[in-house]
Order: sequence, then C-alpha cells, then structure tokens
Amino acid sequence: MTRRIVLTGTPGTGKTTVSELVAERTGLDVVHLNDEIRDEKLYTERDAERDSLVADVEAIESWLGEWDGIVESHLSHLLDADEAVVLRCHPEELEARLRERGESEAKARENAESEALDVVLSEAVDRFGTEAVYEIDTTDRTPEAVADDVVAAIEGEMEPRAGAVNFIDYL
Ligand SMILES: Nc1ncnc2c1ncn2[C@@H]1O[C@H](COP(=O)(O)OP(=O)(O)OP(=O)(O)O)[C@@H](O)[C@H]1O
Repeated sequence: MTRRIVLTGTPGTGKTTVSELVAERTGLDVVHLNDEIRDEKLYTERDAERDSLVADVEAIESWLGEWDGIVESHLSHLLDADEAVVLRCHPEELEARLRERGESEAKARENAESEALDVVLSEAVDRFGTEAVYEIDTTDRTPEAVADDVVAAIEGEMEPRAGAVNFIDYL
C-alpha cells in the first residue's frame, strides 16, 4: 500500500497502544514519531518550562521522505498524509489514564482541557478537511475495539467522520 496515515490525538488517547495492534493486523509499518523527534534530533529547540521539544516539521518531513505507513504522534497531523485518524477520550478518563501513567496533575489537567476543547481534532480538520478525517472515541473501550475501528477506517470500511463527540461538559 502506498499511503501515509497519521494517527493523532491528545496524549493519553491511546495512539501508541493502538498503533501496534493496527500494525500487527494490517502489516503496515508504524513510526512512533515522538521517539524519532528525540533520537534523530528533529526539533528546533528544547522548551525547558514545558519539559518538551519543539518539533521541526520541515526536518521531520525530509526525514520521512516518501515513507508510507502509519505515523503515530500527537503532532502527526501537522505532516502531509492521505488520511488522519484522530483518537478521542473523555477528559475525565484521559486525566485518569495520564495520572496512572505517572504524569503530574498539572500536565494531566492541561491535556484533559485541550481534549475538551477539541484542539487536535480542529487542527486535523483544518488541515485535511472532513473528507479525510476519522474521529474515533476510545472512552470506555478496549484498545482492541479501538484498533478494529482504525483498521476499518484505513481499509475504507468506515465513512470519514469528525465532530461527533462533545466533551465540553468537562470544563
Ligand atoms: N482504550 C484504552 N482504554 C484504557 N486505557 C488505555 C486505552 N488505550 C491506552 N490506554 C492506556 O492509556 C495510557 C496512554 O496510552 P498510550 O501511551 O498508548 O497513549 P498515547 O496517545 O500514545 O500517548 P502519548 O501521546 O503521550 O504517547 C497507557 O497507560 C495505556 O495503557
């Protein structure tokens, strides 16, 4: 298959977990972009205050070149691709997942608020349009069930969809 699919979503929505399941099921390659940004130094600077790296999108694009498969990261929708799959999670559950993973209360809360405000989804729709975005709610679902939906999206068995979830009650 000669296609690039970006798998995006707020941190904690399950991209890493689900991408491995999808790769196993479809045979597509997956790149965990955040690891590559760090290891291949695909960043412009370190943001000390946020303890994060500022991604260099141009450098990432040229590093990826013609690479096809699944690009997994909360920044992957900033890249060129054929389709964007956006994982969603109710902010309360997202916050719990992040706390369980050892994130600080402040970071978990910041990500939950960003999820409630549809930040990643809006950015993906702005870039790809509603015809190339698949929004998948992971709330109260297993990674396997979510992977089923992602495979359906990739294999053309699901209509594009965006804007179906509403998490504004969290705020
Ligand atoms: N469907 C799910 N249901 C419950 N927990 C999940 C689900 N998917 C992932 N998790 C858990 O949530 C946490 C975050 O998952 P994961 O690391 O895959 O998210 P991510 O979106 O890749 O995050 P990041 O952007 O920070 O890499 C992990 O502890 C994982 O086990």
